[in-house]
Amino acid sequence: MAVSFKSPKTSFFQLKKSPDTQSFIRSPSHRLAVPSTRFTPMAAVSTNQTVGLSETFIRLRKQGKVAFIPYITAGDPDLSTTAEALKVLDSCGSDIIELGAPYSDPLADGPVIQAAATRALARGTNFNAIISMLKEVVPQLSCPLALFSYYNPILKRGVSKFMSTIKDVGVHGLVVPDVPLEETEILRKEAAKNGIELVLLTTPTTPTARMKAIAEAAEGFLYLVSSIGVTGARTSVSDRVKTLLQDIKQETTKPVAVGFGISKPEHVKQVAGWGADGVIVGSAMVKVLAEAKSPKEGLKELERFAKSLKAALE
Ligand SMILES: O=P(O)(O)OC[C@@H](O)[C@@H](O)c1c[nH]c2ccccc12
Repeated sequence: MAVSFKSPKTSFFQLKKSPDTQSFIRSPSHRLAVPSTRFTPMAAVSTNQTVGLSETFIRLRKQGKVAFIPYITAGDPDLSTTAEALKVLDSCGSDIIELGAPYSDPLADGPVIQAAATRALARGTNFNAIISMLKEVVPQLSCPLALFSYYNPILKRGVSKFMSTIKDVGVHGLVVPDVPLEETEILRKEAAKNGIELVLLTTPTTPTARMKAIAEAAEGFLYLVSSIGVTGARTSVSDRVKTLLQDIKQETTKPVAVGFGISKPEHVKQVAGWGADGVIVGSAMVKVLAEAKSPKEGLKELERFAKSLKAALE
């Protein structure tokens, strides 16, 4: 099947109007509406016994550990493999798992995750099917799950309905890359109602004052995008991340997890050494599943890879 991808050079963060992911879509209509941070204890509302994202970071901080956060795309190669992959990642010591809902226009994603989303959608993966799968699997996981979704599918469903649906299956957190900070108000309100922690993103080009506002509003953790561009493995992690982490840490005590381009145990170790509270690995994980000869092989490779990354944080 011929699938046309956006050029890998297309930069999500160069396309945007303002210098952070939260300011991508439209110009803000209510600039000053940044409600104070709210932390809802997740255990109280979750359908399983697992604690939420912020509590996970509290536990890890006490242990002097850095969170390992793998990302995979739901439905690639199929949803039953995703279900198995979630269990494998959990048993390999993932501290949080980020599960991406496939979307037809994943503008912040590079070729690997775009291709995964295309395959997942071609197989008929949709929100309801993901929810049914999660209903079964989440109770079997010991780590919390953060769902990743672009904003459009959330809006289409209705923010309130979306949040209550994901809450009901035990999802703990939500990452939405394409909503400007000023427009997260409704998302945060509904997330808080349902005990979902809304993770917000900051990038290397986000001005300090704005980064501070994003950090204040972020729940669970603050997602530091390591470099400008789209998701995808890179040969090295920019050492700019070290300074960015220092700057962010001056403004917030919230946990900061770094993602984008992290694909090797060496990267994971390096970013942890720079003071990150968590390390997110996406495209490299997705690639392991995508390149395997069979789903079964893919799961075995995924286990091997996840263990090697986790070991780099021990
Ligand atoms: O794929 P990478 O480069 O390892 O980056 C993490 C990432 O996959 C995950 O967090 C993610 C997937 N799609 C995104 C879009 C925007 C921000 C973050 C993401």
